Amino acid sequence: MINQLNVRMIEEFRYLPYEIEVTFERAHVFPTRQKDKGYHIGQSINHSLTCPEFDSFPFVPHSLPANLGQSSLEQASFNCKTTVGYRPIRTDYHGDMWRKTVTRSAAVVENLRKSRSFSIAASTSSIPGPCIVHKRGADILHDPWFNKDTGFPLTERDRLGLRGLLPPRVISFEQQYDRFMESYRSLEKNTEGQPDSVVSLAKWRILNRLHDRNETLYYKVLIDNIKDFAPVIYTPTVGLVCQNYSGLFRRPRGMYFSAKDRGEMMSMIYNWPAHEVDMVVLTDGSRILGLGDLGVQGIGIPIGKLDMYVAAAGINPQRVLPIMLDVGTNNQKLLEDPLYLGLREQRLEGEEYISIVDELMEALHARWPKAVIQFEDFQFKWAFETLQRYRKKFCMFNDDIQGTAGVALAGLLGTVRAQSRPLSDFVDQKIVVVGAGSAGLGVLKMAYEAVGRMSGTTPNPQFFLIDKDGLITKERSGVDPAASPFAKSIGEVQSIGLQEGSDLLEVVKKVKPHVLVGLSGVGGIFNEQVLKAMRDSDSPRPAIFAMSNPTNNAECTAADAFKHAGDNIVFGSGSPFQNVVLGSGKSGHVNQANNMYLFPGIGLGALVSGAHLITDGMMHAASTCLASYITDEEIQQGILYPSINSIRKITAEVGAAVLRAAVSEDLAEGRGEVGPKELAHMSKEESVEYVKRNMWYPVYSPLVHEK
Ligand SMILES: NC(=O)C1=CN([C@@H]2O[C@H](COP(=O)(O)OP(=O)(O)OC[C@H]3O[C@@H](n4cnc5c(N)ncnc54)[C@H](O)[C@@H]3O)[C@@H](O)[C@H]2O)C=CC1
Ligand SMILES: CC(=O)C(=O)O
Ligand SMILES: [Mg+2]
Repeated sequence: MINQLNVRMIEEFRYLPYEIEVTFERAHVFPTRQKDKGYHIGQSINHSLTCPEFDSFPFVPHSLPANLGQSSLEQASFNCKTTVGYRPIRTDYHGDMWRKTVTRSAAVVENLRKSRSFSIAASTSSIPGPCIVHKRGADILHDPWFNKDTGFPLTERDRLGLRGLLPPRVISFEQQYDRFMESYRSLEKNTEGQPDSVVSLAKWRILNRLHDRNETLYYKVLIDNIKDFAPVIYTPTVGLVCQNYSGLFRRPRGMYFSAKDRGEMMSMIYNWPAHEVDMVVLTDGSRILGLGDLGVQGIGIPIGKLDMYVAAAGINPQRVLPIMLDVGTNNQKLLEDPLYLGLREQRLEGEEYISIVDELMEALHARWPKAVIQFEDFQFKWAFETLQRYRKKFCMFNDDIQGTAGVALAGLLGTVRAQSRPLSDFVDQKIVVVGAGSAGLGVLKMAYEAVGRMSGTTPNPQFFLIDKDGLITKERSGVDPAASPFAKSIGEVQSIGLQEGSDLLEVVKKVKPHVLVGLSGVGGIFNEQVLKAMRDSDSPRPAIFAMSNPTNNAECTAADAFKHAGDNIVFGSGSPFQNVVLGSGKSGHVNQANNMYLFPGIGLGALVSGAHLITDGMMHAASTCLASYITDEEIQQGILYPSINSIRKITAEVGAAVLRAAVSEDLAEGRGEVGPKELAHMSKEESVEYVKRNMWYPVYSPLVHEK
């Protein structure tokens, strides 16, 4: 389906007039939901931004089909043309600004409104609108949301009081981009041969400095170089950054709530400068990757996750909010560190802890009731409890439990295909999960549900769960309620020569699993013996997922997995590894089995659907969408997930799948001018287009000052 808005400025003069033609090609036409609200063309009308420096002008649509808007959903092509004459005394109002102005024209809307009862959704995603800024002069240069550095056009410098505050030459966005990439490449060259941690931190610093100075340029370089930069702003380097956060700290980012703020959060939340927030990532720093309790230093994780939201899901960076809830730390080293920036006291527990999380959630909901809240890196005992407590009340999810599960399930289904077996054979797969924490249990729960759906009976799959005390059976006392559904009966394990607490090697030898999944946080636990035992797997294509992060905590390296378990394995890891050159000269493909393939789409889908809850059905839709993304040919090469280079495309598909699931569960309340009816009428392709239209892309918008 073509759903396009073409705006062409026919002639541009320094003064008057302008002739502008707008062509809607097979635009989608919906009956208007709220008749008194007028009509919109594309998303842009949605924003109630007004540009004080423009007057509205007559804009007459012609060639409108006579019967437009009569049925529920139609396509139409028509043109609008006008000659505009007014005072364009600034010459920097070039194409993009005009286009946006045209689409926002009140007169267009008014003309359409008079003629018929409909609204028109047209693709306007590539059209940057003017951005209202409430500050002037040096304040703008110091605000990374608006700063363009040397990229401010001269007339904008005039309007915003920037003249004289910048060197006179105007540098284009492209030149700024090239300049940054050149510095980055020289840094790579200059740090060659230095220890990995030094190089990684140097890379992080240069990116972080840009992030702090000019967000538009930062996200442009991030999006265009996501494969190279994701390992710097996300795992593994983000782990190193969190470990060294107190020393690296220069400027705050996000919000910090602490146990000292009890009773104040409802007012504190209004200290955040943005009026709108779409995505919140919240941590209490208690289990940062596989690095344990890092207290306030864990703020790096919400920042990194939200960078991925901007890069992959096109969430507007002015509408994201990383939050650290500092309730103390049990990390003795940090407590004794005089430079530690968090509360130097033991973690709150029990009722005291939960009441403070309650208070923060209420405050967030009060100010931004439509925001999606992602819980990240909470220790096991609070991860499940907070998920249960809030998921029926707020639009939230736990990424470690649910996001990871979706990605892992997509990978597990891929491994069935890699064995050239039908997906329904998933019910017979033998899977050993090492790590019975938030992530491991989340994966098992989703895998059980998938088996249940496939077999149509109460599932009793061949899944085995191991924690630090070995194989978990029903004989074990004090098993956490979240783990007990996955504890094997003692009879069942004895029948294959195992017992309560059997160790990993023994389990692998006796079970001969099709898949070995590591979510233990223990680096190297898949040692040579364990990997060699996987050679006797019952699968022709054994799969090994060393999903723990960061790299040092991975259960094994990619090279070791291929070396010891064999060239025919399928391999995935939470943090990136290079593909492995095999003895045959072929390449052993390394999949990045990381929840980054899903959480951006889950958040985006929930947001644009206007759902007020995130259900298991929406999670399942996300996972299924990811699983179906890969072709049989790719699967045969051991590829289970798409390249990170196409993460924006994947996220749009995942977001749309989540949206459609929300619609089918009657949860989609719509967003802005696009209501539940419009959402319900969308085809699969239209839902993907709609999600894409809602994605932000980094371009310099013309800045318009408003007091
Ligand atoms: N790749 C991805 O997308 C994701 C990876 N993870 C990673 O998974 C790891 C675990 O995360 P959570 O489940 O949240 O942690 P958790 O602390 O809730 O659970 C860790 C589990 O590992 C078990 N364990 C510890 N030592 C063990 C040993 N020697 N042998 C067997 N089991 C052992 C513990 O008993 C516990 O059940 C972390 O490293 C994290 O980075 C988590 C979420 C997503
Ligand atoms: C990837 C992630 O969420 C974790 O390792 O915790
Ligand atoms: Mg996590």
